Amino acid sequence: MTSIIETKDLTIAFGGHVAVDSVNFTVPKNHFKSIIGPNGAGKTTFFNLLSGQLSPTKGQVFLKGEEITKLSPTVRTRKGIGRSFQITNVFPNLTVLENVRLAVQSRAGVRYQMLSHFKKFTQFEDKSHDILKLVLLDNKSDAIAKNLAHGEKRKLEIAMLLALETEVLLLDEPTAGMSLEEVPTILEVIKKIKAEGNRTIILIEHKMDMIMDLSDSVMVLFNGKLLADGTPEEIMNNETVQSAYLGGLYNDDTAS
Ligand SMILES: Nc1ncnc2c1ncn2[C@@H]1O[C@H](COP(=O)(O)OP(=O)(O)OP(=O)(O)O)[C@@H](O)[C@H]1O
Repeated sequence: MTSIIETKDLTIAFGGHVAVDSVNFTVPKNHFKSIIGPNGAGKTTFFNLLSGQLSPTKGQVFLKGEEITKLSPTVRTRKGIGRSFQITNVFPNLTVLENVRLAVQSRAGVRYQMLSHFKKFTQFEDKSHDILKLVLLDNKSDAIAKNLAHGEKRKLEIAMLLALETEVLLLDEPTAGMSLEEVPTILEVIKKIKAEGNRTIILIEHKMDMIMDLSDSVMVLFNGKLLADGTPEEIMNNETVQSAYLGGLYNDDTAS
């Protein structure tokens, strides 16, 4: 199986603290991998190393066999690694549709000519509507972004990430801070993206039931180290994971 994303001996230390410790990780194309681990295990730091927000102390990152360890986040996005960020990338006073359309335009490299290219503009709008349908936000296309409910904002973030058309999607706890009622709809959105079958998805998530159902494989980080990597069933039945981690996970979940 050819990998789309791979790390070798990936390590980062902050002062004396090794937050990600010699992680070897391989994800095949169009695979759905979840990353779990207790608070402080190094999950977000690992994502920052994949997306280029941080440079490793040691080790390498590869995308489709090409080493990308030293490339900037922007270049990595262009090459195919998309990372969702919390609402910071959204223009709060523009509508949902306008925000997604700007992301679509930015991907197409056309920022300033929209009025003189009416046909292109409608293509961008059509594409934006398709994306908004996929994330179940089409009914809010005319809403001002800042007025959205928390769960809707997370959907808008995902929409803007999809607009970048990257092969790899890094989703960092998309259900964080959501009310219990909002979680199933985000879950449905992620299932729909997975069902399209043309993306590799790597998801950090605390909600065990959610990831077990969705994931092709699950990787467990513990104190920065890769503790286990396997199918959801293997991870559930792994005694080391159970004793070292699972109890703590449920505590995390109820705490957040
Ligand atoms: N920029 C930084 N400088 C110093 N220490 C950092 C930095 N970023 C992360 N850390 C430390 O690295 C460790 C791993 O943090 P990280 O946020 O990656 O964990 P996590 O598994 O994502 O946790 P959570 O589930 O709480 O989000 C923590 O001890 C954290 O304090």
